[in-house]
Amino acid sequence: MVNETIEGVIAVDRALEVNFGDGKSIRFEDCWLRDHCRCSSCYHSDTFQRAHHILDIPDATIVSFENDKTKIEVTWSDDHKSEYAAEFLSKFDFKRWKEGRKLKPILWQGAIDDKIPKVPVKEFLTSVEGARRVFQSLLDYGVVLVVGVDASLEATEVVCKALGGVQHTIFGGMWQFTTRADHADTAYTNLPLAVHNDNTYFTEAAGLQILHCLEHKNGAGGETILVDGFYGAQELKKESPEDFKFLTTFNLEAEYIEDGHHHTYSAPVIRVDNETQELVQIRFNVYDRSAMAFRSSVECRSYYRSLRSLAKYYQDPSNQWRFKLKPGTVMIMDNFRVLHGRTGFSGSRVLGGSYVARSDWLDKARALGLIH
Ligand SMILES: C[N+](C)(C)CCCC[C@H](N)C(=O)O
Ligand SMILES: O=C(O)CCC(=O)C(=O)O
Ligand SMILES: [Fe+2]
Repeated sequence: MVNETIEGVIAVDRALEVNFGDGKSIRFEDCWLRDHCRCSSCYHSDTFQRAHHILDIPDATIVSFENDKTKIEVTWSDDHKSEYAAEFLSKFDFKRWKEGRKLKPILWQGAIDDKIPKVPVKEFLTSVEGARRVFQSLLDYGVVLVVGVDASLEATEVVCKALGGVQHTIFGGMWQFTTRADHADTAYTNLPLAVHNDNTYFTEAAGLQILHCLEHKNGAGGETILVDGFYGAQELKKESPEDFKFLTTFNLEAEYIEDGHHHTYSAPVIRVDNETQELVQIRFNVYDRSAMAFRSSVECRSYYRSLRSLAKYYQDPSNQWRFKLKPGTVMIMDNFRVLHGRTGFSGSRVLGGSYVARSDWLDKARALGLIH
């Protein structure tokens, strides 16, 4: 249990060093303290916004302070007075603050149907516990199934909205697709698609992709294939650090071209947080790669070697989870992490779904208290 009471405060240089009941000690610089004054002229507590421009924060010094177990009162050289609650200050222990902001994905390999919840749609839409189950699984595994949904685009839309709202793209908001070539893309055929992330050519790739098989008649095939992109990246880092390094630093260009449209975006295939080294985004799509020029033969050869190394993990059947999507089950996956594909198929297969922006689904997860 975190003990947030203040046991003692000492002035050190221009800072206050605060000792808390649980033994931790945090040092607060005077510029930070003045910036974080929560009085009504420094902070709009109704909108949670600062009331001062950073250039208007007075460069005042601490003249005196008083404290009890619950707060510190500071008097400044310009006569301003500030009060800091112990509970507020205790949040800024750097290690705990940083750690609390980390997403903690559980990496997986192969079939994980025993781990992924199948949340009844009513539970998801009407209860906090149902919503928590859905978002927790997205945070943990990057996949979740919502079941008992009517096999219609309208019913699917209700689910997409509850996940954070529909992200509009050139493919539309809610889309429905089959083998009719409504867009210049292989998804709109019956050809097999090896596992990939969508939207590698957008500056804002979709956060979630939602797929609902509305029907599959008079045919076979069309199995869904999922693989954990983070697992492959982690293995690559262990087994071929050079390839991992290349894919985290080289800007690979991807493109989407159809009549009246030309999207292109250049970024690393594996994005890591440069401070914490956490995996942030996988941007892997072998089909949507642009034709590129290289600065040297070494770079060109590294490109092929490292992409193939990573592709081997993703194509390895023992890393993949395969299943047949059925009407009624809405599959939701994290497009920043999980790769999806399908086997070729025959017959009439109709899929409905949408994208959801990452910012929007993380907002829902945060509002449910699942992340910082
Ligand atoms: C999902 N939906 C059928 C609308 C579009 C598919 C986009 C496919 C594109 N090659 C990509 O990977 O981004
Ligand atoms: O047909 C499928 O199951 C998925 C196709 C695909 O990759 C997509 O729509 O993004
Ligand atoms: Fe796709």
